[in-house]
Amino acid sequence: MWPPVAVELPERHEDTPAPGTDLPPHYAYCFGCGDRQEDGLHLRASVGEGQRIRSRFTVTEAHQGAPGLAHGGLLACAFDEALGTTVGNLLRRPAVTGRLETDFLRPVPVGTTLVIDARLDGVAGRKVYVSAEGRIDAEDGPVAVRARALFVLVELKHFIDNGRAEDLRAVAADPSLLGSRPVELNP
Ligand SMILES: CCCCCCCCCC(=O)SCCNC(=O)CCNC(=O)[C@H](O)C(C)(C)COP(=O)(O)OP(=O)(O)OC[C@H]1O[C@@H](n2cnc3c(N)ncnc32)[C@H](O)[C@@H]1OP(=O)(O)O
Repeated sequence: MWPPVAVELPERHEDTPAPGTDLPPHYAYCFGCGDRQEDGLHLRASVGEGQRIRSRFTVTEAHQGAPGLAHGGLLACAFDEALGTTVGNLLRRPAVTGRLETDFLRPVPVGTTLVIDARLDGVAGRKVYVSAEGRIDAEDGPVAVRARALFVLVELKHFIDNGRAEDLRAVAADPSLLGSRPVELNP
């Protein structure tokens, strides 16, 4: 059963941009979406209809597991990012991945662009349930990967208490490193 518990499905936050709007990276050095993370995945997300966010991820030679094929763990990372972006942008509250499960249905060759459609499935207290499908090269392409995740809502303190001090200082000095943030920061 998914979600595994009774949930509420909140409206998307009133500050969520209109459908079709491209979303900036949420952190410039994020491995999933950061534009200053040379070796990262460079996912690009945009707002979908209702409780949906669409992300795109192009598999490069740096992402191989077997010759010419994407590494499964790396695809899981892409889905972590796509699902987390969905939680962050639709609820606009900080959250972290508690559990992530993936089904790999087809191999994903280098050069493929995965079109990842993620949706918010519901909220139960601090638990947020999200799921996604990744299709090969087009929004109606064959499904290659499915994922479901539980995110847990946290306070900003989670990041301040656990993050490395020099990285927190860098963000405090240049808040533009946080391009899309679920709450306003006052460092
Ligand atoms: C715009 C922004 C875009 C952002 C995109 C980001 C994408 C990337 C996201 C990530 O990769 S985040 C990094 C990876 N995740 C972590 O580092 C989280 C590490 N884990 C923790 O810090 C804590 O375990 C956690 C905050 C998740 C939970 O600890 P807490 O002490 O705050 O809460 P608690 O353990 O009481 O759990 C809260 C609820 O969640 C449930 N829960 C937590 N982990 C679970 C789990 N693994 N499976 C099932 N349920 C789980 C737990 O049972 C409980 O349910 P109930 O409310 O019903 O009691």
